[in-house]
Amino acid sequence: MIEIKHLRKEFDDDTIPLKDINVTINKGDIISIIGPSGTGKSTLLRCINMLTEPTSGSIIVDGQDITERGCNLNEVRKHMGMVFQSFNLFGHLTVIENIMNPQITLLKRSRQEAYDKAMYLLQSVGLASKVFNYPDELSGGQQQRIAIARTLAMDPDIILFDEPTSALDPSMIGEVQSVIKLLANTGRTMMIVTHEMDFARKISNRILFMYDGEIYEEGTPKEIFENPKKEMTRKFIQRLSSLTYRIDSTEFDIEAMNEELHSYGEKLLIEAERLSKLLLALEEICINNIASYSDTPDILVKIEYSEKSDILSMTIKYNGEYFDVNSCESKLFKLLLQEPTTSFAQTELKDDELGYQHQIIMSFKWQEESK
Ligand SMILES: Nc1ncnc2c1ncn2[C@@H]1O[C@H](COP(=O)(O)OP(=O)(O)OP(=O)(O)O)[C@@H](O)[C@H]1O
Repeated sequence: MIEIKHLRKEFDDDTIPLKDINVTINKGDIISIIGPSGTGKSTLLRCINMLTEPTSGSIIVDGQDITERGCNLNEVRKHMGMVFQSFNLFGHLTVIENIMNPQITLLKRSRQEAYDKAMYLLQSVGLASKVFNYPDELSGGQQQRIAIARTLAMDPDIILFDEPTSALDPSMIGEVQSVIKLLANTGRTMMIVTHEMDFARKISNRILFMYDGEIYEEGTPKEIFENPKKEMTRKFIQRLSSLTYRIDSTEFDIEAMNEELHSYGEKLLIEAERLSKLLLALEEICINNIASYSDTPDILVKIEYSEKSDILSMTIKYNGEYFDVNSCESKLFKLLLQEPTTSFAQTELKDDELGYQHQIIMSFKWQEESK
């Protein structure tokens, strides 16, 4: 479908984000592009639809080299949709107008046709009730779902996602990922630049690991995440590893967890103070409360650190009685909840793949001035 040969990009300031990219994208591929910050992932995506003009090399789409002068880029872009980190919705237009307008101007659809398509897509992303709202009246997660609907309205052959969840609060990432997962099941061709490794692993059939302007290693999710062959891929994957704990008794060894968490923090350069906050929250929510209400507690705790956004987060999934985080009695914990760098969200889970009923996500940012 798309063949990229010897693609290179040099910026005027001598940055060379892409050195020599060679890859073929097949129809129906779901490709996640992963790798450390600044290794050219977004630049590659932007070159593919010529939002950024490559310095040399070729991008052949259905037999035509789109980097050649004289190529009708508007025509090419009709077949490629792009979803941006920052949604890029028009703030002065309502949701429905945002989705209808490009269909009318670029695809010459009638207003009725554009409206019907927009309504159908809004229903499929679960936002039919927001038709006449303006973007700034919606949450980040909702705005991104609208942006995805707008892209889909153009019936693209391939959709390019440039870090679609990086600008979102941790509690909203799931809703956007669910919409993308649904799309992945419809056989569309997609390329996704992402820092969400679990997501990349579940959704893709191919992973491209980019390093220093090249596709350093490529493979199936299993090959890249479980058995990377090359050194830098291995290092990257190891560094990302999250910590997971299952709490199934009130006798849970919190001291052992404390030690493991601190060595995890040392490896990733997370400050001890922030880890202590996380541990305080974990102990208060899981051990002092949820676990204490049952003889057979069933709690899963996953701790992750995103180097890119510098957010330490903890996802607690559990079964049994619903527990309200606001009802915790510990004074220290209450103070922690009030800190502007702490955020949390509680949700009920419907189709959790592990069968959990409730979820609490807490995240801890670092306070800049205390650095
Ligand atoms: N318009 C530009 N002019 C100059 N340099 C740029 C421009 N756009 C990107 N760069 C530089 O190119 C390099 C690669 O950027 P790119 O955004 O493609 O990386 P990335 O792998 O997507 O990173 P991240 O994961 O942090 O988003 C970076 O050093 C960036 O600063």
